[in-house]
Amino acid sequence: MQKLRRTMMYVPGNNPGMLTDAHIYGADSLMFDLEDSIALSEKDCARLLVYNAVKSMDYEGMEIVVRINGLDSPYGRADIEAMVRAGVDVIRLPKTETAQDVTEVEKIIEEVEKKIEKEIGSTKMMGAIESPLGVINAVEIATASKRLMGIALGAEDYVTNMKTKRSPGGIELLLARSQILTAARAAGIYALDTVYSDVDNEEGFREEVKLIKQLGFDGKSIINPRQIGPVHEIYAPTEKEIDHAKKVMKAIKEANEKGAGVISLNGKMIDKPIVERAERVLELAKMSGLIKEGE
Ligand SMILES: CC(C)(COP(=O)(O)OP(=O)(O)OC[C@H]1O[C@@H](n2cnc3c(N)ncnc32)[C@H](O)[C@@H]1OP(=O)(O)O)[C@@H](O)C(=O)NCCC(=O)NCCSC(=O)C[C@@](O)(CC(=O)O)C(=O)O
Ligand SMILES: [Mg+2]
Repeated sequence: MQKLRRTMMYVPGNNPGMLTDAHIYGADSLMFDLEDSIALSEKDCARLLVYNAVKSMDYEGMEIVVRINGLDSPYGRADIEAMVRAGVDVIRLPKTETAQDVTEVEKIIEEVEKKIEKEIGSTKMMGAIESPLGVINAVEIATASKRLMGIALGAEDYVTNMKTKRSPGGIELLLARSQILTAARAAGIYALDTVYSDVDNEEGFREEVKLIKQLGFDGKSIINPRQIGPVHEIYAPTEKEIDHAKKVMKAIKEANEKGAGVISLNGKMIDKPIVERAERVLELAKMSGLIKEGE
């Protein structure tokens, strides 16, 4: 498994207080926002602030994502130029609807990488899908560029576009979540779920995290440090899952030594996909610091 991306925390780009200590909360990635959390009058200030924060702050190796304004806005191109120069890890494109949206941004990223002699391809991309057209085009978006490390659902805009609203169980998001997840898996990239806006409702948040984990998402865009703990806790394999995974690995190793590829463990069939799931549980447990290497 590559990097953990259970939590990608939005930080408004025009808030110096939040920018300076965002990394202390322990999210897997920080996402500085230049788009919808920034008023029009603050767009240039946010860009300059984030540029300087990324250039000068020590975020202790934490992955830095920046959500730029779209190229259909007067700010998009300047955002890309500044963020590539600043050296961000990932540029997140909002409201992505087509493969062309991705390739147009990629072209500008590449121009700037060439101009500053930065390794071509070193700036990764992410596409947030927030509309019906984007959901329908999820596969073409997910496969539009080698730079894409993931795609994400932006449900606040999506439900507005669908003329509905968010509900506790999220039935209105089932198609979008399934499409985005399936497209990301088909493309071999990360799938991140949408933000949960009711910051004080921890119980509702936990229910949503359990649902999206069960669906198969790698993690969630979040908007507040209080949301980090519940996600990391729910995504951490339980002792029982770790113990079972270890038993599966031991049993299949013994079976393979006897030339068998499928066995039963406590009456349940164990073969390749189940072994792969056990390996992923142990990998996640290791990356979450729950077990040591080789345990
Ligand atoms: C919601 C609230 C105002 C609550 O503030 P509160 O002050 O009540 O929070 P408290 O918990 O009391 O703060 C305790 C301490 O944490 C600090 N602290 C709080 N939040 C922090 C943070 N994010 N980063 C670092 N630090 C933080 C705070 O400064 C304080 O520090 P200190 O004073 O030193 O103790 C605040 O969280 C916040 O602004 N969140 C970000 C909102 C945002 O970015 N929205 C845009 C992205 S979504 C979107 O656009 C929709 C989307 O596009 C999504 C998609 O596409 O993905 C779609 O369509 O769905
Ligand atoms: Mg949005």
